[in-house]
Amino acid sequence: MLRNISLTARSVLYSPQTSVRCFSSQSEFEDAQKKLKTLKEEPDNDIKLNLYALFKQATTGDVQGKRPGMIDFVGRAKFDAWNSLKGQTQDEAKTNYAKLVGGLVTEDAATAPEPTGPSIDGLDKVDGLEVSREGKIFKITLNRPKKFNALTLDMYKGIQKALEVSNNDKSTSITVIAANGTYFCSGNDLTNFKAAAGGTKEQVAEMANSAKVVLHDYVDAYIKHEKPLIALINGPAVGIAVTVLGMFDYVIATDKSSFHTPFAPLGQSPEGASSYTFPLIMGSLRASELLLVCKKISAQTAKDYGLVNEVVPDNEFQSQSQKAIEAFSQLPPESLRINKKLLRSFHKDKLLEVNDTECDLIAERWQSKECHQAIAAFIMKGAKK
Ligand SMILES: CCCCCC/C=C/C(=O)SCCNC(=O)CCNC(=O)[C@H](O)C(C)(C)COP(=O)(O)OP(=O)(O)OC[C@H]1O[C@@H](n2cnc3c(N)ncnc32)[C@H](O)[C@@H]1OP(=O)(O)O
Repeated sequence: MLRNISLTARSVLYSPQTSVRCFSSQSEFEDAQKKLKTLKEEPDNDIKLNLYALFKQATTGDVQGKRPGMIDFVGRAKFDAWNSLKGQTQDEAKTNYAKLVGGLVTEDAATAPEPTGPSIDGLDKVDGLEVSREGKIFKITLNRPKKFNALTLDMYKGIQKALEVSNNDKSTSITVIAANGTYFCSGNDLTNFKAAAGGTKEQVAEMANSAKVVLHDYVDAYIKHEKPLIALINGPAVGIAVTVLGMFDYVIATDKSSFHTPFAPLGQSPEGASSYTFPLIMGSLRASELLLVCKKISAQTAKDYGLVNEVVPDNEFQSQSQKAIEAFSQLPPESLRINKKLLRSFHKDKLLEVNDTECDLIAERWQSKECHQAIAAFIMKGAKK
């Protein structure tokens, strides 16, 4: 709330006989009404009351009629504020209104919170990612459309860093993850492990252990994220792009999207804390449908299972999802953080423990024959094109 507006502007509020410089006019009064709508923060109540009184004095002149009764607190306060300007001409009131709004606009610009925390510039250098601030929205966009936004090791690290930067960024109130192209994300880039395929046992173990650290820290960043985390699913989502959704606070999906976690065919195991969040969200049988027998589900089924909040027709997805995130970003930031912390606090320690367990297991799976055969088959498929 704007409380400490400039002394000049405040002086206007309490002295109806304020001497008026002849700079006010109807157009300045109208211009001030437009500027008032641009304030990033709402003025506090006593300023709003004075704006009301000046507006009425400017447009109607001295207050008429009876003072409202005791129980009509608001009506009485408005009457008294207007009455306090009795004797001020309409022109003077227009000038004082414009002066007050001018003070608010100056104050608003000066108090716009600066982004805090590390700059996002370095993050912009990560191939496959775009990181931006759009008003109060901290946006992470997967931008590797030719490879269906499959996640490289750098992208994992870049998203983790972006989540951490957003946590410390006071100029934004929500974090959004979106994607360019026809896919939301095809999951782990299976060529991440290409180097290890056919390597010695030690080389494979070394690859598995370094990948485990990347995965662990990536998922940790979601568990520890303090702002509302929103996913805009513009197309099919595979693997880890699906499993981490259990840690999002709102998910909007186009009706062209699908959700697939092919862990068994890949000789791998569930991650993203999904072995805990999915049974919690959708029940054990539905969780098994996705994570055990690896059924691909539609956007509507994902919504029925509690993984998606809204399914939107594809041709309306961009506009509707943008409208939704802009609305969310205008909610009071402190309340958003406090209420998200409450909602997630009861599971946080468990999620951290689950992430440890899942990462230990998947690191073993990456060294299994089943996994190597699956990855080799995928790479061979690409080679035959
Ligand atoms: C640090 C490690 C952390 C690991 C975390 C654990 C995460 C686990 C997972 O995410 S498991 C899931 C992994 N993802 C997949 O198994 C999907 C693999 N992709 C496919 O099966 C298919 O591409 C498809 C079904 C998604 C789409 O098939 P199709 O429509 O036939 O398209 P293409 O296969 O031709 O793909 C187009 C283009 O994109 C490349 N690509 C797609 N997905 C991936 C991928 N996951 N990894 C690498 N590359 C991918 C594909 O090779 C094609 O590229 P090209 O045109 O050949 O250059």
